[in-house]
Amino acid sequence: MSTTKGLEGVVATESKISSIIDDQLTYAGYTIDDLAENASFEEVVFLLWNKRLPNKQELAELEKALFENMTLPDGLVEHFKSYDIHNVHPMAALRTAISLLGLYDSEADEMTEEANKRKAVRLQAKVASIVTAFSRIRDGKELIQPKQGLSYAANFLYMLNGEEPSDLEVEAINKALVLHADHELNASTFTSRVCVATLSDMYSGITAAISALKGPLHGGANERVMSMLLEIGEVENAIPYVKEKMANKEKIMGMGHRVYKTGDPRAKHLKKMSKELTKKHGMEKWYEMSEKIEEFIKSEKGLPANVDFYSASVYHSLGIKHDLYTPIFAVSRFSGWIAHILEQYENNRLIRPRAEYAGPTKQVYTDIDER
Ligand SMILES: CC(=O)SCCNC(=O)CCNC(=O)[C@H](O)C(C)(C)COP(=O)(O)OP(=O)(O)OC[C@H]1O[C@@H](n2cnc3c(N)ncnc32)[C@H](O)[C@@H]1OP(=O)(O)O
Ligand SMILES: O=C([O-])CC(=O)C(=O)O
Repeated sequence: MSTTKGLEGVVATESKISSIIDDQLTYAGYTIDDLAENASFEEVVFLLWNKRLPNKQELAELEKALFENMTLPDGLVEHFKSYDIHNVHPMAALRTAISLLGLYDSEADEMTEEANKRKAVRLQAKVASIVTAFSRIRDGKELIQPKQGLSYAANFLYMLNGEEPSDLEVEAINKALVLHADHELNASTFTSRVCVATLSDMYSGITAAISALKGPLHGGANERVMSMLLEIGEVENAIPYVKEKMANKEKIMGMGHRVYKTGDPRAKHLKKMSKELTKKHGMEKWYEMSEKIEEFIKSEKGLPANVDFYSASVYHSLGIKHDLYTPIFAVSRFSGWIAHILEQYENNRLIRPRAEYAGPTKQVYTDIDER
C-alpha cells in the first residue's frame, strides 16, 4: 500500500456540483466570476441543489420557502440562554445548535428524497437565524424576526443588526455568500460526505461539516486573518511582522491553498470589495496592509491569498464581530454541504479508505504487575 499525506491529489468521488480546473472555479459549469458579478445567493443555492439556474417562479418559491422557514424553535433560543454565552465560540454554538435543531425536526431521520429536500430548505433558512440569534442574545438584545421582501443576504444583516442594511452592505454580503457557497471536495464537504455515506442523516452530516470548517487551516482562518491585521496595527509593521512569523516557521493565515497554485479566483472579488468598503469607512489601512502581505508572501513563497484573506477586512469594515466571520462562511457553505449530501445519497457507497499500519508488531501481552 502507498499513502498520500493529507490525500493530496487523490480523486475521491465524482461530482456535478462544482469544479476547480486550471485554477478556475465553476458551480455547475458557471464561472465564479460570472456568478459573483450577477447572481443572488438564492439563485446559487438553487443552482447547487439542481445543477441549473432557476426560472422566475422557481426562484420566487425558493425565496419564499427560505423566508418562511427562518423562525427558530423556542427551545433552541432558550438553549442559547442556558450556558455562558460569552465564553463560547459561535462556531461551537452553531455546531451544537444544528445538532439540537435535528431534535426538533420530526423528519430528521426520514430518508426519502422529498424529506431530504424539505430539510435542506429548513437548514439553509435557519442557519442565518441561528448565527444572528446567537450574536444578539450574546449582546443582550432582542431577537429580530426576518422581514418579508428582503433577500437572504439582507435579512441576515437585518436580523444581525436590527436595521435595514444599505444596498452596498447587501451587495457585499450577497457576494461573500455566493463566493463561499461551494468548493469541490474541501475538508468540511468531504467530512459531510463521509458522514452521510454511512446513511446517517442530514443534521449529522452538517454538524460534522461545521466541526471541520471551524479549524484554522480551513474556515477558521478568516477570523485569524483579522487578529493578525490588528496585531500588526500599522501598514509599516506588516512586512517585518510576516518576516518574523516566517522565520519562526509560522503560517500566515489566509495565504496558501491545497489546490490553487497561481491564485484563488474568489480572492480578487473580495479584494475589490475590501478596497471599496475600507475606503468608504475610512479604514484603508486594513486593505493596504493586506495587500502588502499578499504581495510579499506571493513573491517570497509563491503562495496566493485564499478566500479567507480579504474577507476579513470586508467583514471588519461592515462592523461585523470577528468571531462571526467563520459562522458567515458556514451560512454560505450550508448550501454546498447540502448539495453534496444530496448527491452522496443519490449514488451512495460507504467511504472507507485504508491506513498503512506503522506501529510495532509481534507484541506479547504482559501482566499489569510486570509492566
Ligand atoms: C477556505 C479555506 O479553507 S482556504 C485555506 C484557509 N487556511 C489558511 O489560510 C491557513 C494558512 N494556510 C495553510 O495552512 C495552508 O496553505 C493550507 C492548509 C491552506 C494548505 O496546506 P497544504 O496544501 O497542506 O500545504 P502545506 O501546509 O503542506 O504547506 C506547503 C509549504 O508551503 C508553506 N505554507 C503553506 N501555507 C503557508 C502559509 N499560509 N504561510 C506560510 N507558509 C505556508 C508550508 O510551510 C510548506 O512549506 P515547506 O515546504 O517549506 O515546509
Ligand atoms: O478547498 C479547500 O481546500 C478550502 C477552500 O478553499 C474552501 O473550502 O472554500
